[in-house]
Amino acid sequence: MQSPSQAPMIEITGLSKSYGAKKALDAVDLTVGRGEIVGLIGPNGAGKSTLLAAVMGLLAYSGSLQVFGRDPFHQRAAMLEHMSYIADVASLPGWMKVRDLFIFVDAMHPRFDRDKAMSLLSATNITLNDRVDTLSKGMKTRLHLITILAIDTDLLVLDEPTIGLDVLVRRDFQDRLVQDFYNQQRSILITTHQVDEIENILTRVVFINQGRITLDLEMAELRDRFTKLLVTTGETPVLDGLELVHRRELPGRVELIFKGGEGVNSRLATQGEVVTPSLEDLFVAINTPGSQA
Ligand SMILES: Nc1ncnc2c1ncn2[C@@H]1O[C@H](COP(=O)(O)OP(=O)(O)OP(=O)(O)O)[C@@H](O)[C@H]1O
Repeated sequence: MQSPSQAPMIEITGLSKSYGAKKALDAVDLTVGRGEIVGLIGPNGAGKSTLLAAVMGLLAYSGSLQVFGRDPFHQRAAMLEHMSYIADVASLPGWMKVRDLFIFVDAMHPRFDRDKAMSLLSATNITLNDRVDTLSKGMKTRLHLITILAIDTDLLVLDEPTIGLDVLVRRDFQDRLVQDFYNQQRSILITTHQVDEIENILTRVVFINQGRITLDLEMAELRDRFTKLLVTTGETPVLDGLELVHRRELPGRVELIFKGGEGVNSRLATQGEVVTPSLEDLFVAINTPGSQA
């Protein structure tokens, strides 16, 4: 039997959720272990928020779902001691002063460390007397992140956390997540449409579309599973026996994505420029109707 520290933080089997005739989640299997930063990526309406809401115990579902070995729908309070959830980092109550915010979170969360929050705040130009609605979006993001980082949780669930923020603030948010929150004992489950930006901090990516998981991949495996070939328009590479997943015509060049890593890579090396596809390449390839992935 697994000890609690080895047990997966999230263990989902056959999870389904329907809204009337609409299947928002369709037999989803997903496990998130300790030390993972998992990106849940999918097009609009794919089921990402529904999945996170189920994980947070906010909706009833069919199938099996355990978070820290508990059923989140019926044991939400106990589960919340171990995790934090953020839907939008710029959504703090505007009328509160920073001081009141810390008092509020302290009262709400048993594992909020006010001294840690104060120490993190002192590294910014935000003061306890500032009202949240007088802060810029970037400062609000920073403040939100400080309140999260000061909560001693094991799992952070982020649903489109940096939507509407500029690239500098988004990058700062991601870097701080990795530097200040993440370690081998903690995990992050994050959804975002900014696939290219999140790529570098993920340890694993899970694609979801129409309520189903379409790809579940360790980031370290990406180069072994897919290869991208760039050729000049008009050239006709020899592709016999290769599994083409997606073809994209661009001005002056064609991009081709194939299944397979090292072997495919060496076969294609003479045909054009060979690279590992980005997550965004893969996302488009897999979610384009008619693709072979
Ligand atoms: N409360 C609801 N009532 C009815 N249908 C819903 C409800 N919530 C979600 N849905 C439907 O379930 C499907 C999945 O929605 P969900 O919000 O989980 O997608 P998403 O991947 O988070 O999308 P987005 O990237 O656009 O936020 C969609 O078809 C959506 O219309």
